[in-house]
Amino acid sequence: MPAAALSTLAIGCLILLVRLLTSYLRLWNIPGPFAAKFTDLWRCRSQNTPGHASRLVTLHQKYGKLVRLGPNHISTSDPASIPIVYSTKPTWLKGPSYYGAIPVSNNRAVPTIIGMNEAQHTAVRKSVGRAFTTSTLLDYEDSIEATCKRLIEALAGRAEVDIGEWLQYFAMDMLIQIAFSDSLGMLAEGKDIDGTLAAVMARFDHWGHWGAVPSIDYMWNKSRLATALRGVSDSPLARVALEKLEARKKTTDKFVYKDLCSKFLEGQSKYPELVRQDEILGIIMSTIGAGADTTAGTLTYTLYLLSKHPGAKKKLQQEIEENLAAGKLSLQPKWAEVHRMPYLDAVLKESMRLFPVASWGLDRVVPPSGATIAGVFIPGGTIVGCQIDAIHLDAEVYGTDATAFRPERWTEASEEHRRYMDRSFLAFSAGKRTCTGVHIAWLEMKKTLPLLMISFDVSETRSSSCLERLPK
Ligand code: HEM
Repeated sequence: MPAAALSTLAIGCLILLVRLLTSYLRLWNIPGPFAAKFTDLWRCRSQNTPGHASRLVTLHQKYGKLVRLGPNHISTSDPASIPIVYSTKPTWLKGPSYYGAIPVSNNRAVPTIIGMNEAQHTAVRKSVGRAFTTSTLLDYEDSIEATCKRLIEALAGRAEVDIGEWLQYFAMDMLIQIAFSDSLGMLAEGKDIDGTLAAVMARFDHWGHWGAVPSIDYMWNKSRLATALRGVSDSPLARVALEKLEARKKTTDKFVYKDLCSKFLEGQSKYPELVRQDEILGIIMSTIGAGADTTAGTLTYTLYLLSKHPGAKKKLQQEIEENLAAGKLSLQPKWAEVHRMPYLDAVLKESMRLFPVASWGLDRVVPPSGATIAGVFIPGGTIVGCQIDAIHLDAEVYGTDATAFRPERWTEASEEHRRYMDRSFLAFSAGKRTCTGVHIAWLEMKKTLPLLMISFDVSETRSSSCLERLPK
C-alpha cells in the first residue's frame, strides 16, 4: 500500500479513536452497558429485541438511578427528576428520538403534534387547545356513547372474542367519531378498514424501531431519495382524514359540530397567523394516531389484569353494582357518575402503572447550562429520558410490593402519599408536552370499562403472557 494511503488510513483511525474517546469521556461517570458508551446501536438493538422495557428496569436495578444508554443518552429512574426533566421553566426540548414519530406522507413530513418544536406547539395549543380542555370534555360524551353502543352490539352473543383486537376497532371508530362525528365502520365490519388501523400501529412500531437512530431513519426511510426509491404512498389515515376534513370545510355549519374537527377549524380561523389551514390535517391525524392504540392497549391490559386478579375484579364489580343499585350509575355510564368512582380510578391507574403504553422513554435535551439529576451534574446537550417502568416500580413511592397489581395502594394511601404517587405517575408523561388528550382518554376509559363489566362476564379463556413483561 502506498505511503499516502497508509497515512490517510492512520489519520482516519486516529480521528475515530479521538471521537470515541471524547464521546466516552463526556459522561464517563454514568454507568451502563459497555457498548452503549460508544454507540447508539446498543439502544437501537435493545429496542428491536423483545423485553426492552424490562431490560431497562434490570439495568437500573444493577447500576442505580442513572444509566448511560448511549454516547450522549441517559436514562433516569429517580422520581425526583420528573419535575426537572419535564420542567416548564424553561421547557426542555424534546429529544431526537421523536423524529421516529413523524410520518412521511406524499414525500413530505407530516406536522404531527408529538413531533412539533416548542414554538409550533405553543401556537397549536393557543389556537386549537380548547378542544382538549375539561370544559369541552362533555361535548364528546355522545360520540363515545354511540361507539360504546356499537361495541356492545358487535360483541353480544359471542362466547369468546379477541378483546384486544375488538378494542382496537372500537378505539379507532371512537376517535374518528370524536374527530368528525362520523364512523369508520370497523366495529360494524369487525375488521380493519383499508389498512387504516394497521398504518396507525405501524407508525408506533416505526417509532420504537428507529427512535434511537434518527439520522439513519432519515436516510433509510424519510429522505427524498429513500421515499422516491420506495414510492412511499399517502397513509390511509391521511386519506380518510383529508376526505372528511374537505367535506366539512364545504359545509356552512362547520363550526357547529361538537367534534374536534369543528373546534380545530374554529381555532384556526380565529388565529390564522398561528396555524395554517393545511396544518389542521396533521393535527387531526396525530390526535387520532396518538389516541387510538393507547386507549385500546390500556383497556386491554386492564381487562387482562382483572381476569388474572379475581379479588380486584370482584371489588370493581361490587363498586359498579352498589352504584347501580343506589341509582348513582346508569347502564350506559355517564361521566358525571364514573369520574368519582374511587376503585375504578384505582384499577385504571394501577394498570397504567404496571403497563404504561409509552415505555421507551420520553427524551428531553438538557439545557446549555446543564442540570443536576439524581445528584449528578449532567452537561448541557445531553439527552435524558425518565424510564417510566422503573419509576413506576420504585419501592419508596409505590411500596415494596410495587410489582404486584394492587389497586388498593391508590385508595388506602394517605392524601399526601397518594399525591406523591400521582406526581411519580408518568403514563401520560408530564410538563408542557404531557398527553394532550389525557382528559378524553379518562372519559373514554372510565365510561367503557364499567360498561363492559355490566354487559359481559369478562374472563380469560386462553392463557396469555403479558405479565412476562414485568420484571421479577
Ligand atoms: C390511555 C390512553 C393514553 C395514554 C396512556 C397516552 C399517553 C401519551 C404519552 C405518554 C404521550 C407522550 C408525551 C410526551 O411526548 O412527553 C402522549 C402524547 C399525546 N397524546 Fe396521548 N395518551 C393516551 C390517549 C390519548 C388520546 C385519547 C388522545 C386524543 C384524543 C391523545 C392525544 C395525544 C397527543 C396529541 C399527544 C402529543 C402531545 C404533545 O407532543 O404535545 N392521547 N400521550
